[in-house]
Amino acid sequence: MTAAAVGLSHSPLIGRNDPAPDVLAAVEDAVETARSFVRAFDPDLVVLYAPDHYNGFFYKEMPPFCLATEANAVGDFGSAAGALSVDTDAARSLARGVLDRGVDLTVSARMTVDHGFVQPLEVLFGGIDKVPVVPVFVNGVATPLGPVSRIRALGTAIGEAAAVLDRRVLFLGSGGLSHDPPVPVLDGAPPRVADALIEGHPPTPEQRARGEERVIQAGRDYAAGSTRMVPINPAWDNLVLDTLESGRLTDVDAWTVEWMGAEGGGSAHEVRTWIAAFASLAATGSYRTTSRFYAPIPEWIAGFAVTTAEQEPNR
Ligand SMILES: O=C(O)/C=C/c1cccc(O)c1O
Ligand SMILES: [Fe+2]
Repeated sequence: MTAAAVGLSHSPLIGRNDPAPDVLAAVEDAVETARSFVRAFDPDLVVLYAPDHYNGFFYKEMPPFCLATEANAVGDFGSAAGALSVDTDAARSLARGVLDRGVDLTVSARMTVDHGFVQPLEVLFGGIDKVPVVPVFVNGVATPLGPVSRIRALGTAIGEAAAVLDRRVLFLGSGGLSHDPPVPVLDGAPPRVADALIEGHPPTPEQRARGEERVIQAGRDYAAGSTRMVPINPAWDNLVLDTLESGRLTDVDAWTVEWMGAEGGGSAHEVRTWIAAFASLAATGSYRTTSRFYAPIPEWIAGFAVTTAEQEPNR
Protein backbone atom coordinates (compact mmCIF):
# COMPACT_ATOMS: atom_id res chain seq x y z
CA MET A 1 0.00 0.00 0.00
CA THR A 2 1.20 3.49 -0.81
CA ALA A 3 -0.08 6.53 1.08
CA ALA A 4 0.07 10.31 1.10
CA ALA A 5 -1.77 13.11 2.88
CA VAL A 6 -3.08 16.55 2.01
CA GLY A 7 -4.58 19.10 4.38
CA LEU A 8 -6.65 21.82 2.74
CA SER A 9 -8.66 24.60 4.36
CA HIS A 10 -12.09 25.23 2.91
CA SER A 11 -14.28 28.30 2.88
CA PRO A 12 -17.62 28.89 1.20
CA LEU A 13 -16.54 32.51 0.71
CA ILE A 14 -13.87 31.61 -1.87
CA GLY A 15 -14.87 33.35 -5.10
CA ARG A 16 -17.52 35.39 -3.26
CA ASN A 17 -15.48 37.65 -1.02
CA ASP A 18 -11.89 37.37 -2.17
CA PRO A 19 -8.73 38.89 -0.62
CA ALA A 20 -6.24 41.14 -2.46
CA PRO A 21 -4.93 39.77 -5.78
CA ASP A 22 -1.43 39.01 -4.39
CA VAL A 23 -2.93 36.87 -1.59
CA LEU A 24 -5.23 35.14 -4.05
CA ALA A 25 -2.30 34.41 -6.37
CA ALA A 26 -0.26 32.93 -3.48
CA VAL A 27 -3.19 30.66 -2.55
CA GLU A 28 -3.64 29.59 -6.16
CA ASP A 29 0.11 28.73 -6.35
CA ALA A 30 -0.13 26.62 -3.20
CA VAL A 31 -3.26 24.87 -4.43
CA GLU A 32 -1.59 24.19 -7.78
CA THR A 33 1.36 22.64 -5.91
CA ALA A 34 -1.10 20.38 -4.08
CA ARG A 35 -2.84 19.49 -7.35
CA SER A 36 0.51 18.53 -8.92
CA PHE A 37 1.36 16.48 -5.83
CA VAL A 38 -1.97 14.64 -6.07
CA ARG A 39 -1.60 14.12 -9.84
CA ALA A 40 1.89 12.65 -9.35
CA PHE A 41 0.72 10.44 -6.48
CA ASP A 42 -2.25 9.31 -8.61
CA PRO A 43 -4.43 7.94 -5.79
CA ASP A 44 -6.89 5.16 -6.53
CA LEU A 45 -8.67 5.81 -3.22
CA VAL A 46 -9.22 9.01 -1.25
CA VAL A 47 -10.17 8.86 2.42
CA LEU A 48 -11.74 12.26 2.90
CA TYR A 49 -12.08 13.62 6.44
CA ALA A 50 -14.40 16.63 6.59
CA PRO A 51 -16.78 18.40 8.96
CA ASP A 52 -20.43 19.26 8.46
CA HIS A 53 -22.16 22.62 9.00
CA TYR A 54 -25.66 21.44 9.99
CA ASN A 55 -26.50 20.18 6.54
CA GLY A 56 -26.11 16.45 7.15
CA PHE A 57 -25.67 15.89 10.89
CA PHE A 58 -28.01 17.23 13.57
CA TYR A 59 -28.37 17.01 17.31
CA LYS A 60 -31.07 14.35 17.05
CA GLU A 61 -28.11 12.03 16.54
CA MET A 62 -24.67 13.67 16.53
CA PRO A 63 -21.78 11.20 16.31
CA PRO A 64 -18.22 12.40 16.95
CA PHE A 65 -17.31 10.81 13.61
CA CYS A 66 -19.00 8.69 10.98
CA LEU A 67 -17.87 6.80 7.86
CA ALA A 68 -20.09 6.70 4.75
CA THR A 69 -20.70 3.83 2.38
CA GLU A 70 -22.75 6.20 0.17
CA ALA A 71 -22.96 10.01 0.21
CA ASN A 72 -24.90 12.83 -1.41
CA ALA A 73 -23.95 16.50 -1.43
CA VAL A 74 -26.59 19.18 -0.74
CA GLY A 75 -25.02 21.85 -2.98
CA ASP A 76 -24.67 24.65 -0.43
CA PHE A 77 -22.89 27.91 -1.31
CA GLY A 78 -22.89 26.97 -5.00
CA SER A 79 -20.92 23.76 -4.43
CA ALA A 80 -21.78 20.68 -6.49
CA ALA A 81 -24.88 18.71 -5.54
CA GLY A 82 -25.42 14.98 -6.06
CA ALA A 83 -23.75 11.66 -5.43
CA LEU A 84 -20.10 11.36 -4.47
CA SER A 85 -18.26 8.46 -6.12
CA VAL A 86 -17.99 6.46 -2.90
CA ASP A 87 -16.05 3.20 -3.05
CA THR A 88 -18.58 1.21 -1.04
CA ASP A 89 -16.48 -1.96 -0.81
CA ALA A 90 -13.45 -0.04 0.46
CA ALA A 91 -15.68 1.90 2.87
CA ARG A 92 -17.14 -1.31 4.33
CA SER A 93 -13.70 -2.84 4.62
CA LEU A 94 -12.30 0.23 6.42
CA ALA A 95 -15.34 0.33 8.73
CA ARG A 96 -14.81 -3.31 9.71
CA GLY A 97 -11.09 -2.67 10.22
CA VAL A 98 -11.74 0.34 12.47
CA LEU A 99 -14.29 -1.50 14.61
CA ASP A 100 -11.92 -4.49 14.87
CA ARG A 101 -9.31 -2.07 16.25
CA GLY A 102 -11.62 -0.99 19.08
CA VAL A 103 -12.72 2.43 17.81
CA ASP A 104 -16.52 2.81 18.05
CA LEU A 105 -17.21 4.03 14.54
CA THR A 106 -20.67 5.11 13.36
CA VAL A 107 -21.48 4.08 9.77
CA SER A 108 -23.88 5.87 7.43
CA ALA A 109 -25.32 4.04 4.43
CA ARG A 110 -26.42 7.40 2.94
CA MET A 111 -24.58 10.38 4.35
CA THR A 112 -25.59 13.94 3.47
CA VAL A 113 -22.53 16.16 3.04
CA ASP A 114 -21.90 19.84 2.31
CA HIS A 115 -19.14 22.14 1.05
CA GLY A 116 -16.74 20.71 3.65
CA PHE A 117 -16.55 17.50 1.60
CA VAL A 118 -17.29 18.90 -1.83
CA GLN A 119 -14.80 21.77 -1.96
CA PRO A 120 -11.60 19.69 -1.66
CA LEU A 121 -12.89 17.23 -4.26
CA GLU A 122 -13.69 20.09 -6.63
CA VAL A 123 -10.43 21.92 -5.97
CA LEU A 124 -8.09 18.93 -6.22
CA PHE A 125 -9.94 16.59 -8.59
CA GLY A 126 -12.31 18.83 -10.56
CA GLY A 127 -15.54 17.30 -9.23
CA ILE A 128 -17.27 15.03 -6.73
CA ASP A 129 -17.34 11.97 -8.98
CA LYS A 130 -13.76 11.88 -10.29
CA VAL A 131 -12.05 9.55 -7.84
CA PRO A 132 -13.13 6.67 -5.56
CA VAL A 133 -13.64 8.15 -2.13
CA VAL A 134 -14.46 7.07 1.42
CA PRO A 135 -16.07 10.05 3.20
CA VAL A 136 -15.48 10.32 6.93
CA PHE A 137 -17.41 12.99 8.82
CA VAL A 138 -15.51 14.45 11.79
CA ASN A 139 -17.61 16.69 14.02
CA GLY A 140 -15.90 20.07 14.37
CA VAL A 141 -18.74 22.39 15.38
CA ALA A 142 -21.41 20.67 17.46
CA THR A 143 -20.59 20.73 21.17
CA PRO A 144 -19.91 18.76 23.27
CA LEU A 145 -16.75 17.71 21.44
CA GLY A 146 -14.74 14.70 22.59
CA PRO A 147 -11.01 14.54 23.27
CA VAL A 148 -8.69 15.03 20.30
CA SER A 149 -6.92 11.80 21.25
CA ARG A 150 -9.99 9.92 19.93
CA ILE A 151 -9.65 11.63 16.56
CA ARG A 152 -6.01 10.56 16.45
CA ALA A 153 -7.15 7.02 17.35
CA LEU A 154 -9.73 7.12 14.55
CA GLY A 155 -7.13 8.29 12.02
CA THR A 156 -4.67 5.66 13.19
CA ALA A 157 -7.25 2.87 12.95
CA ILE A 158 -8.30 3.94 9.45
CA GLY A 159 -4.64 4.18 8.38
CA GLU A 160 -3.94 0.68 9.72
CA ALA A 161 -7.08 -0.69 8.09
CA ALA A 162 -6.16 1.00 4.78
CA ALA A 163 -2.64 -0.43 4.95
CA VAL A 164 -3.97 -3.93 4.29
CA LEU A 165 -5.64 -2.75 1.07
CA ASP A 166 -3.41 -2.97 -1.97
CA ARG A 167 -4.20 0.61 -2.96
CA ARG A 168 -2.69 4.06 -3.46
CA VAL A 169 -4.50 5.93 -0.70
CA LEU A 170 -4.63 9.68 -0.24
CA PHE A 171 -5.74 10.83 3.22
CA LEU A 172 -7.32 14.25 2.77
CA GLY A 173 -8.30 16.59 5.62
CA SER A 174 -10.70 19.47 4.90
CA GLY A 175 -11.10 22.53 7.12
CA GLY A 176 -9.56 24.76 9.71
CA LEU A 177 -7.42 26.31 10.80
CA SER A 178 -8.32 29.07 13.29
CA HIS A 179 -11.67 30.56 12.33
CA ASP A 180 -14.89 31.62 13.90
CA PRO A 181 -17.64 31.84 11.28
CA PRO A 182 -21.24 32.47 12.36
CA VAL A 183 -22.20 28.79 12.53
CA PRO A 184 -25.23 28.47 14.87
CA VAL A 185 -24.79 27.17 18.42
CA LEU A 186 -27.41 25.04 20.20
CA ASP A 187 -26.59 26.36 23.66
CA GLY A 188 -28.88 29.37 24.21
CA ALA A 189 -30.40 29.23 20.71
CA PRO A 190 -33.98 30.52 20.33
CA PRO A 191 -36.51 27.65 20.12
CA ARG A 192 -36.95 27.83 16.32
CA VAL A 193 -33.16 27.67 15.72
CA ALA A 194 -32.72 24.95 18.35
CA ASP A 195 -35.43 22.89 16.68
CA ALA A 196 -33.71 23.23 13.29
CA LEU A 197 -30.34 22.22 14.77
CA ILE A 198 -31.91 19.18 16.43
CA GLU A 199 -34.28 17.99 13.72
CA GLY A 200 -32.50 19.19 10.59
CA HIS A 201 -35.50 20.46 8.63
CA PRO A 202 -34.18 21.03 5.09
CA PRO A 203 -34.21 24.81 4.46
CA THR A 204 -36.30 26.28 1.66
CA PRO A 205 -34.20 27.82 -1.16
CA GLU A 206 -35.05 31.27 0.28
CA GLN A 207 -33.96 30.27 3.80
CA ARG A 208 -30.74 28.78 2.44
CA ALA A 209 -30.03 31.93 0.40
CA ARG A 210 -30.64 34.14 3.45
CA GLY A 211 -28.32 32.01 5.61
CA GLU A 212 -25.58 32.07 2.99
CA GLU A 213 -25.90 35.83 2.52
CA ARG A 214 -25.47 36.21 6.31
CA VAL A 215 -22.16 34.30 6.16
CA ILE A 216 -20.94 36.30 3.17
CA GLN A 217 -21.78 39.56 4.96
CA ALA A 218 -19.95 38.25 8.05
CA GLY A 219 -16.85 37.77 5.89
CA ARG A 220 -17.10 41.35 4.63
CA ASP A 221 -17.52 42.70 8.17
CA TYR A 222 -14.67 40.54 9.46
CA ALA A 223 -12.30 41.76 6.74
CA ALA A 224 -13.33 45.35 7.54
CA GLY A 225 -12.47 44.74 11.21
CA SER A 226 -16.02 45.36 12.47
CA THR A 227 -17.05 42.17 14.19
CA ARG A 228 -16.82 40.33 17.48
CA MET A 229 -15.70 37.08 15.89
CA VAL A 230 -12.51 35.55 17.38
CA PRO A 231 -9.53 36.82 15.33
CA ILE A 232 -7.55 34.49 13.09
CA ASN A 233 -4.54 33.31 15.11
CA PRO A 234 -1.45 32.76 12.91
CA ALA A 235 0.70 31.70 15.91
CA TRP A 236 -1.74 28.92 16.82
CA ASP A 237 -2.22 27.91 13.21
CA ASN A 238 1.53 27.55 12.77
CA LEU A 239 1.77 25.54 15.98
CA VAL A 240 -0.81 23.14 14.50
CA LEU A 241 1.11 22.94 11.22
CA ASP A 242 4.47 22.52 13.03
CA THR A 243 3.01 19.66 15.07
CA LEU A 244 1.71 17.87 11.98
CA GLU A 245 4.98 18.47 10.11
CA SER A 246 7.09 17.19 13.01
CA GLY A 247 5.23 13.88 13.20
CA ARG A 248 4.82 14.33 16.97
CA LEU A 249 1.15 13.57 16.69
CA THR A 250 0.81 12.38 20.29
CA ASP A 251 1.23 16.08 21.24
CA VAL A 252 -2.38 16.67 20.19
CA ASP A 253 -3.63 14.42 22.99
CA ALA A 254 -2.90 17.28 25.39
CA TRP A 255 -4.94 19.81 23.36
CA THR A 256 -8.16 20.51 25.23
CA VAL A 257 -11.40 21.48 23.55
CA GLU A 258 -11.45 24.72 25.55
CA TRP A 259 -7.88 25.66 24.63
CA MET A 260 -8.50 25.03 20.94
CA GLY A 261 -11.67 27.14 20.94
CA ALA A 262 -10.00 29.98 22.86
CA GLU A 263 -6.96 30.03 20.56
CA GLY A 264 -8.67 29.39 17.26
CA GLY A 265 -12.37 30.21 17.56
CA GLY A 266 -15.51 28.09 17.42
CA SER A 267 -14.62 26.29 14.19
CA ALA A 268 -10.93 25.69 15.01
CA HIS A 269 -12.02 22.14 15.78
CA GLU A 270 -12.13 21.55 12.03
CA VAL A 271 -8.37 20.87 12.40
CA ARG A 272 -9.52 17.50 13.71
CA THR A 273 -9.86 16.48 10.06
CA TRP A 274 -6.17 17.28 9.49
CA ILE A 275 -5.20 15.37 12.64
CA ALA A 276 -7.13 12.33 11.43
CA ALA A 277 -5.54 12.51 7.96
CA PHE A 278 -1.99 12.82 9.30
CA ALA A 279 -2.59 10.09 11.92
CA SER A 280 -3.72 7.81 9.08
CA LEU A 281 -0.56 8.55 7.10
CA ALA A 282 1.59 8.07 10.23
CA ALA A 283 -0.03 4.65 10.78
CA THR A 284 1.54 3.51 7.49
CA GLY A 285 5.08 4.59 8.53
CA SER A 286 7.14 7.75 8.88
CA TYR A 287 6.35 10.66 6.58
CA ARG A 288 7.72 14.00 5.45
CA THR A 289 6.00 17.24 4.51
CA THR A 290 6.64 18.21 0.89
CA SER A 291 4.84 21.56 0.80
CA ARG A 292 3.29 23.94 3.31
CA PHE A 293 1.41 27.17 2.78
CA TYR A 294 -0.33 29.41 5.29
CA ALA A 295 -2.06 32.79 5.15
CA PRO A 296 -4.60 34.44 7.46
CA ILE A 297 -7.49 35.41 5.16
CA PRO A 298 -10.25 37.28 7.00
CA GLU A 299 -12.25 37.73 3.76
CA TRP A 300 -12.73 33.93 3.81
CA ILE A 301 -12.99 33.80 7.62
CA ALA A 302 -10.08 31.38 7.55
CA GLY A 303 -6.60 30.74 8.75
CA PHE A 304 -5.99 29.19 5.37
CA ALA A 305 -3.45 26.40 4.86
CA VAL A 306 -2.46 23.78 2.31
CA THR A 307 -0.02 21.01 3.20
CA THR A 308 1.13 17.90 1.35
CA ALA A 309 2.98 14.95 2.86
CA GLU A 310 4.36 11.66 1.57
CA GLN A 311 5.80 8.48 3.06
CA GLU A 312 9.54 8.54 3.75
CA PRO A 313 11.33 6.50 1.09
CA ASN A 314 13.12 4.27 3.64
CA ARG A 315 10.41 3.66 6.17
O1 LIG B 1 -21.90 28.74 7.39
C1 LIG B 1 -21.31 27.72 6.99
O2 LIG B 1 -21.94 26.73 6.60
C2 LIG B 1 -19.84 27.68 6.97
C3 LIG B 1 -19.08 28.77 6.94
C4 LIG B 1 -17.61 28.76 6.90
C5 LIG B 1 -16.97 29.97 6.74
C6 LIG B 1 -15.57 30.03 6.69
C7 LIG B 1 -14.78 28.90 6.81
C8 LIG B 1 -15.42 27.68 6.98
O3 LIG B 1 -14.70 26.55 7.18
C9 LIG B 1 -16.82 27.61 7.00
O4 LIG B 1 -17.33 26.38 7.10
FE1 LIG C 1 -16.05 24.82 7.61
